[in-house]
Formats: sequence, structure tokens, C-alpha cells
Amino acid sequence: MANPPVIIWKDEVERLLRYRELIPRLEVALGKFSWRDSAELIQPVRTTVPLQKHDGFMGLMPAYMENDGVLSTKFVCFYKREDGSTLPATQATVVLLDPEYGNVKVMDGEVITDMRTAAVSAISAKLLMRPGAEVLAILGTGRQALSHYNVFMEMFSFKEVRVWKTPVSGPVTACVSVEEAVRGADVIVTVTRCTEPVLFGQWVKAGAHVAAVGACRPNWRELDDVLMKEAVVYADSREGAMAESGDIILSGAEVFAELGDVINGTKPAHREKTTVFKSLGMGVQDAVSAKLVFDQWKARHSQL
Ligand SMILES: NC(=O)C1=CN([C@@H]2O[C@H](COP(=O)(O)OP(=O)(O)OC[C@H]3O[C@@H](n4cnc5c(N)ncnc54)[C@H](O)[C@@H]3O)[C@@H](O)[C@H]2O)C=CC1
Ligand SMILES: O=C([O-])C1=[NH+]CCC1
Repeated sequence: MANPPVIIWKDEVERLLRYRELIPRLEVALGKFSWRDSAELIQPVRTTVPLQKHDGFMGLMPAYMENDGVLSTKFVCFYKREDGSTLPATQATVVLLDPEYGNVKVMDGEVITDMRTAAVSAISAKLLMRPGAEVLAILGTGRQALSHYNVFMEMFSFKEVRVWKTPVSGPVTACVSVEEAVRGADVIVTVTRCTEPVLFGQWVKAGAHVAAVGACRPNWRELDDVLMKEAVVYADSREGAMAESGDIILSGAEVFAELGDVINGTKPAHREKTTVFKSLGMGVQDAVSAKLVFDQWKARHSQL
């Protein structure tokens, strides 16, 4: 039955989305994705349209989970703004559809993008960091840096958190150089808009886990060749990584496994080795986040 469209604004998404409910759903979705069972989940690599005049791109990120009744697409615009710009790098909207009737719910995608990306990095750390990890370093101080800080503080108890270049709020050590931030760190999160390597393997402690979130174009880098070749490399999607990750394509590093493979138990988690999780972002992550927001919204509105 056709229902009128629903619009859910940013402040409401912010109120409704919680990491404790989001993380288990994302783990299930990552696992389902890695089985490559099209009866369960269909998610092509995102389509990108370059916005040359604005130094950015628009990405279209569809996903369909037949058995879960989830159909959605995110529209995301990403701009390679200069360092120091106050404008957001990422603007996003998620459209959730009823698969049977095509009814539309439209919601803000910025909070979803910030939170689901950070949550997936936290899942990578849960699976791949060495036991007893004490020091977290975050490179970047934008939106993703903040969401990563929030979820890592909620999920883990690090003794020290270092941030390059300026501090986010909270008990963190502000570092003036990347080397100072990452030397001796057990977990490193890279959430910059860099297009050249900023994190070098020679500074990274053996056995550290790196969640590499920026550098989402085939010619952009955050990590150098030494790190990419020394580490065991995991990705959210093999196809996404091979199509979009400059760190993987240009270094020639191999993707050892997807996070979903580790969740499914089909590939090991090499906690004892240096690991890189290369995150590109997937439509299915937005789909399960949007479904969670809509279900919570519906529950609240049916009580009114
Ligand atoms: N893997 C995924 O699913 C997602 C990845 N991203 C990526 O995460 C990165 C950060 O996104 P946001 O936090 O939203 O952006 P933002 O603009 O809020 O923050 C970017 C950060 O990078 C720093 N930065 C900019 N240019 C730099 C340079 N040349 N060298 C060093 N640092 C520089 C800025 O100072 C700022 O701290 C972007 O590359 C974006 O593409 C964003 C959303 C999802
Ligand atoms: O998955 C996502 O939304 C994005 N990945 C890189 C820029 C935005």
C-alpha cells in the first residue's frame, strides 16, 4: 500500500541512532555481505560521478537485503576541500524504500555516515587489535575524527589517546607531528582528507592495528607503500578496495580478507601481526543504519 513519504531530519537521526544497537547490526551485515549470496544481499560497488568544477564527486550507494526487507540508496557528495576549510567534506542523504511498494523515507545521511563509518572501524579494532592495546592515535580532527573518538571511547578503555593536529574535546594528547602521535601506538585511525601518504610504516609499531578511513579515490593515499606491504590488509569490500583505494591499488598490496570473512570465521584475524583495515564505506552499512533509524522513529510515532 502506498504511504506518504517520510522525512527524518538530522537532529532526529542524532537522537535515534545509538552505537550499542548499531554495532551488532553492522556486524551481521558485514558477515552477510562477505557470503556473496545474492538471495540475501545485493550491493554493487558505488557509482561515482566526478564534480570536477568543485573538486569532488557524487557517489550513489544502493543495497538490497531481500530477506530483511531492506532497500536503500545513499547519495553522498564528497569534496576535497583544502586543509583549514570549515565546510564539511561529506554531505549525504539516505533514501530507504519499502521493497514491496517502493514507499520512500528520506533521511539525513551525515550522522549515519559519521556513525556507521566509526562503528565499522571500531569493529575492525575489536577483531584485529592486539589484546591489551593501550594507546590510540587519531590522525585528523574533522567529523570522522570526532565520531571515531566517541565510539572508541564507548567500546574500549585505552590508557592514552593522541590526536594530530589539534585536540578534540576530552582527555587527549595533542601532537604536533604524525610521528609523535603514532610512535608506540597500538591502534591508529587515519581520518584525513590527505591525497598523499601521511602515515609511514617506519613509525608504526609491529603488531599495531591501523583503521584507514580517508583516501577514497584510486589516486589518493594516506598510508605509504612500506606499511601497505608489511601489514596484513583487510577491507570492507574487496571489489570496493580494488576499484577505489589508492593505498591498495598504487602500493600493489593484496587484500587478505574482508572484515565479514573474519566475522564469518572463514579467514583468520591476525592480531599478532601489523594489520590495516582499509575502509571505503558500503551501501549496506547505510541501509542497516537507516532501517534502524526508521524502526525507532516508527515506534516513537506510533506511541504519540
Ligand atoms: N570510509 C568511509 O566509509 C568514509 C570515509 N570518509 C573519509 O574520511 C575522511 C575524513 O572525513 P571527514 O572527517 O568527514 O572530513 P573533515 O573535513 O571533517 O575532516 C578532514 C580532516 O582532514 C584534515 N586534512 C585535510 N587536508 C589535509 C591534508 N592535506 N593533510 C592532513 N590533514 C588534512 C583536516 O584538518 C581535518 O582534520 C575523508 O577522506 C572522507 O573521504 C568519510 C566518510 C565515510
Ligand atoms: O561511504 C561513504 O559514505 C564515503 N566514503 C568515502 C566518502 C564518503
